[in-house]
Amino acid sequence: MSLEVRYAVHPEDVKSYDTTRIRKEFLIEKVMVPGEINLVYSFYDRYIVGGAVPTDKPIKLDTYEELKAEYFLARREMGIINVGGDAKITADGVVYELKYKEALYLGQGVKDVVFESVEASKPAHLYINSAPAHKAFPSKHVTLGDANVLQLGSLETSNERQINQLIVKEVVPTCQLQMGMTALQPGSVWNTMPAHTHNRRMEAYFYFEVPESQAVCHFMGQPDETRHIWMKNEEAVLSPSWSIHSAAGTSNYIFIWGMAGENLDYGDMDVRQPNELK
Ligand SMILES: O=C[C@H](O)[C@@H](O)CC(=O)C(=O)O
Ligand SMILES: [Zn+2]
Repeated sequence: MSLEVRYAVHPEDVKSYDTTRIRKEFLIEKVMVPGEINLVYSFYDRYIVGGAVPTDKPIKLDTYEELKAEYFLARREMGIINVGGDAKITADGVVYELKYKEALYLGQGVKDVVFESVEASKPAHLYINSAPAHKAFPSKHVTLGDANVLQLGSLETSNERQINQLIVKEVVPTCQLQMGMTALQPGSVWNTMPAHTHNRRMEAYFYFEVPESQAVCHFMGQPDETRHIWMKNEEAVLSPSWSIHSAAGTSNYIFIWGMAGENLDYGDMDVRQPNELK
């Protein structure tokens, strides 16, 4: 069980980071640990990223000293996407049953949150994102059927993928949180290519359904000064607002994106074509 605080860094400094340092600042390896809830509190937009894996007993979402709040969602909103076995999430007495790839938005002010797996032998893997919030919007269970769907890319450019916008303003009103899930078609390996930045929002990516012996090479950095981080299944990575966030896998895979900041405009992106990157 942990909440790890990560500082925000200057892009000029990142130019001199070696592999170990770049992984220490941006990669989040400890997300899904059986029986635990593990979170990273990032100073990029005070975004929290993590995971909960309830097994034979429920896990309560406690507050943390770092939040200086009576309960976790006192001044925050939360998005949860299940990438494991069936889950039961109880929020102030309301029970939400989350199947694989289903999402739950919890609004600011929800006091008691408890995570449970329906079957201990098939534990839920609950991917969690949370951002500061100052208004209570209603909590909502969101399925892929509710999603706003975009089909992007093509097999010829190895980036054919389906974007499922789950927690976006057209589906559920939020203060600043936006989340969704993008699935690569077989044979396609590139996500978010052409790449983009959005100085108005930070973002976090969580890769899953990456086959055991395969990996995802995630690209970050300013468009003229990129770096890479090799990632395994069920790992997350922070993307500062000045950074691209794009990856090529050694197979196809799925990932969850989540972001917060200045606006709720998904299309607010400064795009860089592949031949414009350095
Ligand atoms: O700001 C938006 C996010 O980076 C992702 O939604 C992009 C993405 O899923 C993709 O193009 O594959
Ligand atoms: Zn983005």
